[in-house]
Amino acid sequence: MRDRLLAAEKVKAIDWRDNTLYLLDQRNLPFEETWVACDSAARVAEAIRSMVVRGAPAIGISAAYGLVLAARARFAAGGDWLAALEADFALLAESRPTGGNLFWALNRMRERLDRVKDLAEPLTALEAEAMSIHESDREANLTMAQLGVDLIRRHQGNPQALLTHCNTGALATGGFGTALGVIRAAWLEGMVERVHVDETRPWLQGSRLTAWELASDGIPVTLNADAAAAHIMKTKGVTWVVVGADRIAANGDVANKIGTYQLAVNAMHHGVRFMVVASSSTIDMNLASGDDIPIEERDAAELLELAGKRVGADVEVFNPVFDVTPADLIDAIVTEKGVVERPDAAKMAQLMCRKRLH
Ligand SMILES: CSC[C@H]1O[C@H](OP(=O)(O)O)[C@H](O)[C@@H]1O
Repeated sequence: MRDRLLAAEKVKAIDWRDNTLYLLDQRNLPFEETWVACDSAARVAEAIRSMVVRGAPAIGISAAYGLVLAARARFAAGGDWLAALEADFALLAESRPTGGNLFWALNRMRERLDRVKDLAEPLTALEAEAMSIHESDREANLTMAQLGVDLIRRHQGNPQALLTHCNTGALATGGFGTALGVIRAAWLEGMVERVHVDETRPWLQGSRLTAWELASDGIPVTLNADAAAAHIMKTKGVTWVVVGADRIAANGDVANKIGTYQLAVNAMHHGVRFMVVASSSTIDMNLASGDDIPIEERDAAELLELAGKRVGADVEVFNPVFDVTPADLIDAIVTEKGVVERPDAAKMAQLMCRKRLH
């Protein structure tokens, strides 16, 4: 299956070449494919904050390359470049607060920096670390796709109707996708009849990004309003809800795009299985439960406007862009280290002791 998945890789959101980070500007998709060239940590941090690039794994990978850009600039400037680099670490770390991969990637870069900082030429090693973070995410996607397909195959007859939320594909990761990687793999295995995609208000990652990715693959996709998801679970024979994650706490609680929690409640009510797909770099064992995960709130304009046109009345707005799904509503968490069914703190701790499967 791995070769078929590799052959199916098409879209990529991140391109590192000639000491520049090129990011596919996801604000303009699906109608325009434009790229933003980032030559500094500040530019990468702004690209993350403004959602040129989004998706927890893609954010982590971009931040790693942003740190490489910063180290090159600080090292070239001379003096105490390590002290100066702390400002760049901080700038990248504060670009978005919820996704765990961002902090995991910056920690990986800091650990490598500590090992190479006294070399005459430490920059090559830092670049290699960022590229390793990128490639390992791509590999994790392939492993999770295979594990997720095996899970779906074990539970129901095929073909099946699946439902997903937000975007967890090539645009959100370093490669094939997390939840969307499982969905793509299941399609390649002839196990999918249709994929229902929530439009995912207010930023429309579903209607603009996931629908575009799936249609590009020739996968039968039906777009729906977020509010229609429960009705679809009730009437359209959905067997699995398959979603990604931005941060997973030590007890298996999952922070993901706003609307995920209500999907899980409705899935439980309708007997639909609920799968979360995320690499272990999304799991933050320092957070005891989902109550400890910071939830990003974004500008009111993202709710009050559509394509720059005002669509809402002039009232107070509350715009949290993530919510937390408790572990007891989740049937399985699929990672590159393996699958945790009916997650709890003990099972998550056991998972994190495992090595990667591939
Ligand atoms: C591969 S998981 C991507 C994850 O990120 C999305 O959030 P955003 O588009 O705001 O970065 C969403 O929560 C997805 O599940």
